[in-house]
Amino acid sequence: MSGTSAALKPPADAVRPVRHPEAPAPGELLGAHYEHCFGCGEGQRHGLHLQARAGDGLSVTAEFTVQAAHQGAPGLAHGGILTTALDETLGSLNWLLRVIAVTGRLETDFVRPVPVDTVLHLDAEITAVHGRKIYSRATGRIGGPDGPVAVRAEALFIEVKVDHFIENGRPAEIEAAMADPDQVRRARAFEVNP
Ligand SMILES: CCCCCCCCCC(=O)SCCNC(=O)CCNC(=O)[C@H](O)C(C)(C)COP(=O)(O)OP(=O)(O)OC[C@H]1O[C@@H](n2cnc3c(N)ncnc32)[C@H](O)[C@@H]1OP(=O)(O)O
Repeated sequence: MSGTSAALKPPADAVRPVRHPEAPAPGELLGAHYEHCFGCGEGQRHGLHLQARAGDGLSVTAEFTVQAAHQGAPGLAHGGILTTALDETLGSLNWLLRVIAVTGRLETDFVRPVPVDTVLHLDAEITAVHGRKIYSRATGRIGGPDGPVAVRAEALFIEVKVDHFIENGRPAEIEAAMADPDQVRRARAFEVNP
């Protein structure tokens, strides 16, 4: 069974956006946007360590391996973890538009159980933009990039200004990220998403 709510259907006057001319090239690894991000940060011991790669057009691909720390039922991935992997992959699409956006709504279909040690092959694409609203969808496959679908999602991201993070984030982390002597890391922490 599947189906998404009306909020995830682009309105009739939504447009298909254009890939930003300075977007990462197809095939390029995007790298972590923030070292403490649970989805992609290398500094999170039990994080997903998801690695997303720019695809053609308005798409990305990503992989993550389900670890024992990600279990819900014995030997199986927790559904919330799988949704996190989808959220992270969908969030990385914003590099292609080079806008800052946060997840407003995310709906997941869980189609097949995903065992520990499985590599989840994710792909995602932006489908439409309407004002600050960015519509997208993603699938996660097991057994290979063309394997059976285990999870799929549709999402609505909302474009925000960098102030969203500065005004809402805990001051300790905001100050630490702003004081990072690594200029690239400092910019990435705020450039796209939390
Ligand atoms: C390489 C980079 C990789 C990055 C990966 C990151 C992956 C992780 C991404 C995340 O998980 S982000 C963290 C989770 N999300 C949040 O914490 C967001 C919390 N929510 C908010 O801060 C605000 O609700 C939000 C900024 C989303 C919207 O508030 P605003 O006051 O800016 O928006 P506003 O209410 O003016 O709504 C703007 C439009 O969006 C629509 N909208 C907002 N929230 C919605 C919602 N939840 N569902 C449906 N529509 C929504 C709203 O109806 C409206 O539509 P219209 O323009 O047509 O009138």
